[in-house]
Amino acid sequence: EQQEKWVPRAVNMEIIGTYAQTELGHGTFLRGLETTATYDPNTEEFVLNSPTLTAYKWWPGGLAHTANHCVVVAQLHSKGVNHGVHPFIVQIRDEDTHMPLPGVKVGEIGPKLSFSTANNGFLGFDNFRVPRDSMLMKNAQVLKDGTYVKSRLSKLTYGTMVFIRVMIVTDMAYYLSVGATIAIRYSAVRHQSKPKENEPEPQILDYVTQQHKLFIALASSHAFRVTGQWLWTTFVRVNKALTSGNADTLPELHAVACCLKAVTTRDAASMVEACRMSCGGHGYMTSSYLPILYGITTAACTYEGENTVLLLQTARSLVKAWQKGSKGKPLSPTEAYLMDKSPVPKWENTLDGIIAGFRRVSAGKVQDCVSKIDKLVKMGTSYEDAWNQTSVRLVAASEAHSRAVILATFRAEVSRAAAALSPPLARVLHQLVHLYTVYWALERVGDLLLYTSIAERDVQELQQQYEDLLQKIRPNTVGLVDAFDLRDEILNSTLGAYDGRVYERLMEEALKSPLNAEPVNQSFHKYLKPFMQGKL
Ligand SMILES: CCCCCCC/C=C/C(=O)SCCNC(=O)CCNC(=O)[C@H](O)C(C)(C)COP(=O)(O)OP(=O)(O)OC[C@H]1O[C@@H](n2cnc3c(N)ncnc32)[C@H](O)[C@@H]1OP(=O)(O)O
Ligand SMILES: Cc1cc2nc3c(=O)[nH]c(=O)nc-3n(C[C@H](O)[C@H](O)[C@H](O)COP(=O)(O)OP(=O)(O)OC[C@H]3O[C@@H](n4cnc5c(N)ncnc54)[C@H](O)[C@@H]3O)c2cc1C
Repeated sequence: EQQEKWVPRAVNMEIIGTYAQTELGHGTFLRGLETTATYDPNTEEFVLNSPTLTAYKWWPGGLAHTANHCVVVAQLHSKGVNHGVHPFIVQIRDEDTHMPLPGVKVGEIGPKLSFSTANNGFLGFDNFRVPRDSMLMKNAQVLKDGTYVKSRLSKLTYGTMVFIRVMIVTDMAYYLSVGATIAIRYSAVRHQSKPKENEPEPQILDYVTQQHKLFIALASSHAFRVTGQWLWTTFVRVNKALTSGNADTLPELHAVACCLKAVTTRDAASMVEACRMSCGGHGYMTSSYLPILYGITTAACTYEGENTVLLLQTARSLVKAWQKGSKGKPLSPTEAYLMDKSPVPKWENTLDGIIAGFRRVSAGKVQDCVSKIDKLVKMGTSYEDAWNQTSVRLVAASEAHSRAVILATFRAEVSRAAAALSPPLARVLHQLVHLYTVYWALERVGDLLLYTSIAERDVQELQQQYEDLLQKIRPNTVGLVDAFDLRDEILNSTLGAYDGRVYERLMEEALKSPLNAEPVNQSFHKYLKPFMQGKL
C-alpha cells in the first residue's frame, strides 16, 4: 500500500528524495541518532523533532536545495517507549513553491573536498507533524492506537545500507576504469627524458615504474567488476530468501558486503591517486579530471559506512564464525575455509597456491585475534576492551578475508567465462588475473611469510613473474582501456581524450579561464600597484 502511494510519484519525479540518516553528532552509531518521531494517537500523527544541534541531519545528498521529500531515520517513541531507529518518508518542501514547510529548517552544509554538485544539506525539525503512514511499515508497524508491532527481524532496518554497499563495489570498478583510461592514454602520448642519448624521448608508458603504477588499476577495475557482479547475485538471492521470511543468509551478506565495500573503495581511492601522480603536473590539473575522480572515490571510504567500522563488522562475523566452527558447527560458504585445519602445504607459486595462501593468512589472523581476546578476557579485561585492544589485528584479518574473496572470485569468474572468449581475449584477461594475484602476493609478502610455507626463492620468483607480466600486458594496454569504451564527454579529461590532443586541450581549457579574459587583471591595480608604490 505504501509502495503504491510513494513509488509511482518517485518514479515520475514528483518526489525528489534523499536518505536522511546521518546527523551532526552521529553517522556510524545509528542507535545514537537523536532525531525523534513521537506518535500522537489523538491525531494519528508522528511529531518529528530535532531536540539538539547534534540531532540535525547533516550530509544527505541533494537535501539542501533539490529534495522535496526524504527518508528520515529517527528514534520511534510510542506510548512512552523508545522502540529504536525507524525510517519515515517525510515531505520537507512545498511541491509547488519548493519552500521549506513550516517546522522544517533546511540548508547547505558548505564546501567539501569534492562532490561540489551534490548540495549535501542539513535538516532540523521543530515539532513537525506527519501522518502515521509516513512511517515505512514494511518491517515494523505502529497501529492507530499507538501499539508498536516489532519487526520479525530488527536488522532489516539496516537493509538499505547493504544494498548500497553492494552497488559501491561495482561503482569502484567504473571509477578505476576512468582513472586507468585517462592515465594510460596520457602515458602513451607523453614522451619524457632520454635514457638512450641517440634515441628520441620514449613514451612514459614504457617506463616499468609507470606500468607498475597503472596496470594494477586496470586489473583492479576488472577484478571489482567481476566481484561486484558476484556480490549482486548473492544480494538478489539473499533478498529473495528474506522476502519469504528466511534471514539465515543475511549475516553472511552483511559481512562480505562490509569488507568488500571497504577494500574496494580504499584500493580505488589509492589507485586513482596513483593515476593522478603518474601524470605529473598535468595530473594535478582539474581539467585532467583526476583530482575530481580522487575526491569522488575517497568519499566512498567514508559514506555508506566508514571503512574501519565496516571492516570491524566483518571481523565480528569472522570471530563468531571461528567460535562456531570450533564447536563443529557449519560455516557460511565464504567463511568455511576458516576451519581448514590441514597442515600448511608446500608453497606453490600458482594462482591457486596464492589464493590458498591468502586464506591461510586470513584464518591465521582470525585465530590470533580470538586467542588474544580470550587471553585478555581470562586476565580480567572486559570483552569490549579486549575487542578494542585487538581491533588493529581484527581490521587486518578482515582485509585478508576480503582479499581472499576477491582473488578467488576474479580467478573463478574469468576461468568460467574464458571458454566463451576468443583465445587472444582469454589470454589477456588471464594475464590481468595473474597480475592482480601476484601484485597482492608481493604487497602482502610479510603475511604470507608468517602464515604459509612461502620461501625467499618463491618471493624472488614471484617478483620476476610480476615483471614479466608487466612486459606481456604492455602491448595491449591502450587497447584494454579503449575497450572500456568511455566517451570523451564522460571522461571529461584533457589528458584522456581519445584523440590524444593533450597539449592543445590543456591550452584550450586554460584559455577558458576568466583570469585570461584581460591581459592585466584588475588585481594589479587594486593590490599589486599600490603595494609596489608602498601604499598598502
Ligand atoms: C555515485 C555516488 C553516490 C554517492 C552516494 C552516497 C550516499 C551516502 C549515503 C550514506 O552514507 S547513508 C548513511 C550510511 N551510514 C552507515 O552505513 C552507518 C554505519 N553504521 C552501522 O551500520 C551501524 O552503526 C553498525 C556498524 C552496524 C553498528 O551499529 P550497532 O552497534 O547498533 O550494531 P552492532 O551491535 O554492531 O550489530 C547489531 C547486529 O546487527 C547486524 N547488522 C549491522 N548492520 C547490518 C546490516 N546493514 N545488515 C544486516 N545486519 C546488520 C550486526 O551484524 C549485528 O548482528 P549480530 O552479530 O548481533 O548477530
Ligand atoms: C560525500 C558524502 C556523502 C554522504 N551522503 C550521505 C547521505 O546521503 N545520507 C546520510 O545519511 N549520510 C551521508 N553521509 C554521511 C556518512 O554516512 C557518514 O559520514 C559515515 O557514516 C561516517 O560517520 P561519521 O561521519 O559520523 O564518522 P564517525 O563514525 O564519527 O567516524 C570518525 C572516526 O571514528 C572511527 N570510529 C567510529 N566508530 C568506531 C568504532 N565502533 N570502532 C572503531 N572506530 C570507530 C571511524 O573509524 C573514523 O575513523 C555522507 C558522507 C559523505 C562524506
